This record gives sequence, structure tokens and C-alpha cells, in this order.
Amino acid sequence: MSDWNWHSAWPAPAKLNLFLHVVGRRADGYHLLQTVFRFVDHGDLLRFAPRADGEVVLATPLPGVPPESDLTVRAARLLQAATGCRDGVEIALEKRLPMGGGLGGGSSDAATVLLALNRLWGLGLPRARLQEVGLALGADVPIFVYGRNAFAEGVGEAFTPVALSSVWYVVLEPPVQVPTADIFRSPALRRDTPAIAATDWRPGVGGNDLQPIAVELYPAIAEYLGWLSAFAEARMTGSGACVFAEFATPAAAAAVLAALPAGWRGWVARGLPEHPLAGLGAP
Ligand SMILES: C[C@](O)(CO)[C@H](O)COP(=O)(O)OP(=O)(O)OC[C@H]1O[C@@H](n2ccc(N)nc2=O)[C@H](O)[C@@H]1O
Ligand SMILES: Nc1ncnc2c1ncn2[C@@H]1O[C@H](COP(=O)(O)OP(=O)(O)OP(=O)(O)O)[C@@H](O)[C@H]1O
Repeated sequence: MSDWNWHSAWPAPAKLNLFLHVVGRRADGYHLLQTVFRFVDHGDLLRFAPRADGEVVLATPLPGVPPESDLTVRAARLLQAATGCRDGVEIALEKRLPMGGGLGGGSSDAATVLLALNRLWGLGLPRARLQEVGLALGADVPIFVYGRNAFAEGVGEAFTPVALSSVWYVVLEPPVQVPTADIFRSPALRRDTPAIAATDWRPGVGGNDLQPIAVELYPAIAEYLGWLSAFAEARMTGSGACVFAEFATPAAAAAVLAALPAGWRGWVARGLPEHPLAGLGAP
């Protein structure tokens, strides 16, 4: 992927929060979290073409999102501003991840833009610098730049890599979009879960502190969790709405998906050992 090629698709995978605890709150209102991020092999795709006029143009605007606010456009402009780069780009986004789904879709798109344009514009910024640039766009952007499954702390920007086994997930999409800020603003949110050491985390440890709040606000999430729980332990990712459960084999996951009630949306994804762009040149 060293050259501009409109036909090369750059992946922007989803993440799952295998657990998510709110352990405190910063003076600016942002919440201190502990979470494990896991990448899965289902996500959006991006394509890029150079523009000589220096403009950043989104060829595929999303319904309800003005291009100026789209995280892909904002990421490209922020990279121009951070480096003084005068090159432009046309971006095409093939959206597969639901918005407000807790899968980090917009954040992953932004991270893939940063990684791709760092390469295509020949900027040579180190990954750590791209993570900083990404944090200005959203708390979930740095993990996608970092590129390894990780135990995360702070607002989700301080990472300890974790090795995760190869498993499959059934991910269901309740038909609601959850605004992340609404969940964090809830007076009912528990903000004092005791912190754990990264080395004490094992798969299965911990829950999602945001889940009771989201379930209360959006009964569809409770309904989907209830259905999936009949097959395996089910949990919400991020601030919702999507819910997931883990399976040891792709056949076991496919069998659950095959039983999905009519009209429900869901998919099976493999847990990845790392982000598909983790090996990309950025130091
Ligand atoms: C819930 C997670 O998805 C877990 O991975 C992330 O923490 C959310 O990350 P994100 O969607 O990138 O969120 P941002 O766009 O940075 O923040 C949206 C809003 O959520 C609240 N917010 C977000 C992250 C955080 N650690 N504490 C917060 O209180 C803030 O009100 C913020 O204005
Ligand atoms: N490229 C983009 N893709 C998705 N949403 C975008 C994009 N650009 C801007 N947005 C805005 O960001 C909001 C959150 O979208 P996103 O898909 O990142 O949510 P999410 O999956 O809940 O993320 P997180 O797990 O980070 O909370 C959307 O409702 C939309 O208004």
C-alpha cells in the first residue's frame, strides 16, 4: 500500500470493549476508564485519491453527518494542520459499521485516515504522534492508531498490550443509536469501580459499567442482551448499542446467528491478533 491507488481498500475495523470500568472522573468531566480493546475482522473500508488543490473532499457523505463534521474529513484536515502539508485528498468511505454502536466506527475511520495519509502524503510521523493527533478527535481514536489489542487506562489512551486467543464473536445491532455523551452524563452512572492492575485482567474479568445506564434508556438493548444470553455470556460494547458474546468456533457462532429473530441485525466476526494496519511502516 505504498502508492496512491483509488482501488486499494484500507480497512477500518470495529473494536469490542471486552470489559469497561469507570474508575474516576477528571476535573474537565471526562471519565477515567479501564477497558480491554479487541479488534475484530468486520469494519468499514476507505479509499483515497490525491488532489493537487490541497482540498479534503469526502466523496461519500453519510446520511445525517455534514462532511465538515465527518471524522474522516476532520482527521485529514487535522493532519494537514499538524504538519503544514499542502497536499489534498479525496476520500471514499464504505460504511458497514452502525453509528452510535459502541464499535468505534467513526473513530476507526479517523485512525485509518491518519495512518493512510501519513503514508500517502509521505509525512513520516511516528505512531505515537499520530495517537496524539487522534486523541483530539475522540477518546477512541488512539487505540486504532496504536493497533494492538490492549488494556487501556486514562480516558482510553494509555495502553498495555494483551495477548488474546483466537475466538469468534456474535455481534448484534439493536436498532438504536446511542449518543456516548448521554450515557456518561447520567447521574446513575457508577464512577467508582475499583481499579485493577493490567496484569490481573483475564478474559471474563469485569463488566461494562455503562451497560445498566444504556439498558435503562434503550429497552431494545436489554431485549437483545436477553436473547443472546441464552447462548453465552452477553455484554454491551462501549456506550452501546451493540452487544456481543464469545464462541470458541466459527460454527458455534454461525449457529447462533442462524437463529436470529426475523428483522434483527447481527454478524459473526473473528477476534484479530492485531489491527490489520498494525504492520504498516509507521515507527
Ligand atoms: C465508551 C468508549 O467507546 C469506550 O471505548 C469511549 O470512551 C468513547 O469514546 P468516543 O466515542 O471517541 O468519545 P468522545 O467523542 O471522545 O466523547 C464523547 C463524549 O463522551 C463523554 N466521555 C467520553 C469518553 C470518556 N472517557 N469520558 C467521557 O465523559 C464526554 O462527554 C464526551 O464529550
Ligand atoms: N465517519 C464517521 N462514521 C461514523 N460516525 C461519524 C463519522 N463521522 C462523524 N460521525 C459522528 O459520530 C457519531 C458517533 O459515531 P461512531 O460510529 O463513532 O459511534 P460509536 O460506534 O458509538 O463509537 P464509540 O464506540 O467511539 O462510542 C455518529 O453519530 C456521527 O454523528
